[in-house]
Amino acid sequence: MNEYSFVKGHGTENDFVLVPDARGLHELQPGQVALLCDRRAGIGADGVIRVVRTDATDDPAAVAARGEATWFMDYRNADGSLSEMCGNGIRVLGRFLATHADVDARGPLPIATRAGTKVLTFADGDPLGEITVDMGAPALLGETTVSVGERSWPAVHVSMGNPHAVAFVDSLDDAGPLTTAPGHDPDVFPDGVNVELVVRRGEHHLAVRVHERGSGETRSCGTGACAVAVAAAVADGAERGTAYTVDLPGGTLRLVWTEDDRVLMTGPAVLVAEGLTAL
Ligand SMILES: N[C@@H](CCC[C@H](N)C(=O)O)C(=O)O
Repeated sequence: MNEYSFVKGHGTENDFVLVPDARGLHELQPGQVALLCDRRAGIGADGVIRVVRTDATDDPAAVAARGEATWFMDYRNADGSLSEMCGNGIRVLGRFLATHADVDARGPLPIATRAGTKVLTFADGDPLGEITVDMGAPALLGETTVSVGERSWPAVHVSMGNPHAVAFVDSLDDAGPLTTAPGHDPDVFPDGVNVELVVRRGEHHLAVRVHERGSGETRSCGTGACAVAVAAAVADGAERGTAYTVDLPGGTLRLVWTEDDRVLMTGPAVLVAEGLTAL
């Protein structure tokens, strides 16, 4: 058993265990991640973020980003599986770097991920301020179908570096408890998919439930909120630059799909605890 230091945080109640590992000494095994995320036997979280310098890991995404980003977000879902990207997690990681790692919040902060380098900006240059993430270009990949039990809905396949199926539904209660992964087309999503169920609350204002690949139903999903805003903007024929508000069970995110095809996501990030854990 080894002792690891950890920091616990959340973004709109999508919660994470951060494992600071600047020098790349703590490669995590899937079983260790699952234990950290276990809400009874471990610390409890929707995912784990190992915080490692790009020059201290041989992950190909980190290696490719050397020279443009100092830090790499090594993201794992609660079941130990890898994901390319986590929109809420990257804000929490940004908060950690600005408050615990001497990173200057007054300038843009590039962070390497498996879905490319994302750039964070802190409101007013305040290390405790709201964080905007340039999430890059979405990919709209066509129509598909998702189902829960006997119910099924048409959905839009959107990639934010990780896969999403966005379904507009009549009521967020229609799906009942999301205790298992919604049905989806394995040919379209061979590695699984994050599913967003969406209702409209007003003009450019949406409410969402999300079932995350590898984590189950969560209180929020940042990449999911981006996918939802993009699918809604297309359905609305909205001009680029239109601001969308997305309410999730754990809080609200603001999204803008820009003229130059980038999705900007703005929201909170909170660190709640830190300590030592044995694994
Ligand atoms: N909660 C995240 C997404 C985490 C990864 C996802 N479950 C996947 O497997 O792609 C977010 O805030 O984006």
